[in-house]
This record gives sequence, structure tokens and C-alpha cells, in this order.
Amino acid sequence: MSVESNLKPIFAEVDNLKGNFIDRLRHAVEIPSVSGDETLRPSVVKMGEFLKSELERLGADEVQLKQLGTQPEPVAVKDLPLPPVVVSRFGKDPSKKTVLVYGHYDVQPAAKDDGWDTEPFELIEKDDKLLGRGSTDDKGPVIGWLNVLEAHKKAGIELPVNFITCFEGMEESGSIGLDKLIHDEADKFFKGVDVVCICDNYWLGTRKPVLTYGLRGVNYYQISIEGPSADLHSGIFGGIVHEPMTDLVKIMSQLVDGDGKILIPGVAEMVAPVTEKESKLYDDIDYDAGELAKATGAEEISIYSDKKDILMHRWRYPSLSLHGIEGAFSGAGAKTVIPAKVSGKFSIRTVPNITSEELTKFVVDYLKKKFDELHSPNKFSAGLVHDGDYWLSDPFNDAFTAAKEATKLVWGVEPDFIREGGSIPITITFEKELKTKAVLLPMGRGDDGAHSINEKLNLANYIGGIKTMSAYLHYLGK
Ligand SMILES: C[C@H](N)C(=O)N[C@@H](Cc1c[nH]cn1)C(=O)O
Ligand SMILES: [Zn+2]
Ligand SMILES: [Zn+2]
Repeated sequence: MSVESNLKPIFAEVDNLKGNFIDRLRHAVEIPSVSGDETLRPSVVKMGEFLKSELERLGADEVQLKQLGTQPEPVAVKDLPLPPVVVSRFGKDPSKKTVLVYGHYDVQPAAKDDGWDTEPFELIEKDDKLLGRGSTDDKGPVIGWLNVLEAHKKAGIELPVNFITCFEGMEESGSIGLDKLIHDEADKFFKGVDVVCICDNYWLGTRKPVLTYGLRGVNYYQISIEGPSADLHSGIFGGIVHEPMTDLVKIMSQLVDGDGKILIPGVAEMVAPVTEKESKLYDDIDYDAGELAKATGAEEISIYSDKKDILMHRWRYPSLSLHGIEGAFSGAGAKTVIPAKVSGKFSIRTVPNITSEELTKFVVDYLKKKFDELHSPNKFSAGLVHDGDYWLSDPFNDAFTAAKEATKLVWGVEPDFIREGGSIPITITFEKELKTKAVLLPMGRGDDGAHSINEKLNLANYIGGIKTMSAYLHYLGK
């Protein structure tokens, strides 16, 4: 039978089971598995357990919750258990290829007060969209793989490949512990993997499907400044003490300028120069510069207006973003406090040929120099919180060719091959440790609002994504 005729009954089941698939995602979204919030760690664990029970129900030959020990410093809660990695296996036929699918079941924080129109941990169906935290990043795709298994089962069609899952619960917090697990399991649970398929990014725009062959890395830093032993009244102490927050803001303001230029010496010099061949690749990408305004919801905030400039600065140049200040007053009202200890958080998205070690040296030396220039008596410390490498692959290998065929079958167009500005640091670890290749097959759209308020997944992308994932397995296995 041809791939296409094998897929027909599976696609029919995907359409039939739409309601069940939405309910499965609803259940997942209702578990607030925020890895960055230590108080919600039990929910992250619960989400891992939910996936395990679903995989068992779907007939896995083996499902394990791999424990990763406790979370290393900095943590507020001592001996905080890391969420388990959910590994499972369907089939072990030596005549078939083996595909490992990776996804993450943790999510970014979300609160209605941040400006959401609906409760973030409730799945709302509205205007053919599924709204809720994690709908696109990354519960939709993770649950999508479970749905692929169910559609095969209901259609009575055997999986065309051996299928392994690796679903983690710490991706949004640096994938702590996963590198070691992959290393330890390379010759055990993950032995013989031919392709790693990752569905954890998005189309570039809203109309055309894409396949992704490059990611930026990310280095996350924290600067802490500590002065008085407790917060102080600014009427009593303002003007007569060195304030930690003032020191911190001065330092943070010297990291990047208003045009996105990183002010830390040495960083720009590490970036690989643009070749003529690379420069030409951007010309053919289907991207309208106007999509940037739509995706941000603001007309005038983009630094660049030219398509090539936008894409290059998103994919192949580093960027530095300031994320927040822990310990600072941030509520409503007008509290007149001098915070005693504040920690500034920022990250740098990395690209070829930046190395994490060299970058961290440049960053920490610069931060120390800037603090010394303040002549402040406050206590200063700075360091790397977590890092993960950039990734670049060959979009013409057989793993990408199967993904291209699957995409074309489902969406009726050839996908664009793109890079991505975000980071999935574990991609490179899989490739190195399992001596294999990875493919990024995104489910959601560029305007899904991952990490933002009102995160959504279009129903068409959810259902089309499940069909594309199914087709991918069949083209790969043929
Ligand atoms: C692209 C992916 N869905 C994602 O959102 N990755 C995160 C990874 C990360 C690293 N530190 C914290 N989160 C990202 O790119 O921010
Ligand atoms: Zn993600
Ligand atoms: Zn994310």
C-alpha cells in the first residue's frame, strides 16, 4: 500500500476524534505545570504522571518516569525534586526505523492579572482557536503525539516506525538534568534512534507551514545586589544610603542600547560573518515585514522594517533581553520602599560561533567593571543561571525530506525552510549523544503568543499538525 492510502483511514480518525483530542488538551492545560514556579512543582509532577497514564492507556510496550534528583542552586525551596522525564516505547522491530519524539510538558507562568482575556489554565474554544497556557508551547504538540497514537489504534493501522517518547518537565527552566539522562540512556532506552523529531516551535507567519533547521542558543544571567538587612522606608533612609536597586538599574541600563546593540565588549566579534550564499537564502522566505507588527500588537516598535534585517536579527545575530528584577516592588499602588536585595535577570540569545564559556567570561567581567565604577559599598554577585547551545542542521537530509513530504501532503504547499530565534537547547544534545539527526516540525503559528498573554493554538493547526506528525512517521518509515 502507498503511504497516502495508509494515511487515509488515519486522517479520517483524526477528524472523527477531534472532540476527544480537544478534551485531552483541555485536561493538560488545566494542570498548571509551571516549572519556573517552585510552589507549583507538584503540578508539574502531576502533568508527567498524566502523560504516563495516557501512554499506558494507548498501549505502550514500556513507560517509565525517569527521576532526575533535586534541583540545584539557586532555589528557594531546599531538596526540590525535578519533574520526571516521561519515556515510553511503542515497538522494537529491527526492520523498522526508530523515531524519538521530544516535547516538554512544563509551561511558562501565567496569571489572569497579566492581561489575559480568559483564565490561562482553562482551555477556551473560541473562533476556531484553542486558548490557554501551553496550548501551543508545548502541550498542544505533546498531546498531539498521543493523538497520533490513538488515531493509529482506532484505524487499526500499525505504526510504521518504532516510536519512543521523551517528554520533559523543565524545558522552560533550562532543561536541568536532561543532558545527563540522554547521555546515560544513549545505549539503553534511546539505543538505535534514527531520527529525533521535535515539535516545539512555530511557523514563521500565519499562512505557510515551515520546517526549522536552526535555533539560537540561550545564556541566562542573574545579577544580585544586597545592602541593608531589610527593606527600608524611603522617607527615613532615602538620600542617606546607597540603594541596591539604583546600583542594579545603572548596571542593567548599560547592557544593551535602544536599537538592540549589545554593549558588552567582545560579543559582536564572536559572531560568524554573513556569507553571500547565506544572504541569498533570506530572499525566498515568505515573510511580510508587516507580520511583525501584527504579532507584537504594536505598530511602531520594530527596530527594522526590511524583511532581511528582521529575519537576520531574529535568527543569526545575538540579542540581549532584560527580563525582570526579583525583590523589587512590582505591585499596584505606590509603596515607598527601598528594597534590601534585588536580582536582575537577563538573557543573551546566542548564534554561531559564540561559545557559552567565552560569553560568560565577557559578561561577568563587564558586570564587575560596571559595578566597580559605581564605588558602591553594597554586596554584588553575578553569574550564569543556565545555558544551552545554538543548533544548525542540513535541511536536505532524509529526515527533513520526509517532513517536507508530510507537510506538502497535509497542507498542499511546500514548506519554507527557516531558522528560529528561540532556543531548544536539548536539540544539540540529542544529536551528539545519540549520534543522530534532529528535525523541527512545528505545529503552531507565528502569532500564537507563546510565553505571552492569550496563548492560543488554531484548531486547524492542532488537527493539521496531528495529521502532519502521522504522515511524517509514514514517510520516514517507507
Ligand atoms: C522555542 C521553545 N518553545 C522555547 O520557548 N524555548 C525556550 C527555552 C528556554 C530557555 N530558558 C528558558 N526557556 C526559549 O526559547 O525561551
Ligand atoms: Zn517550548
Ligand atoms: Zn517556551
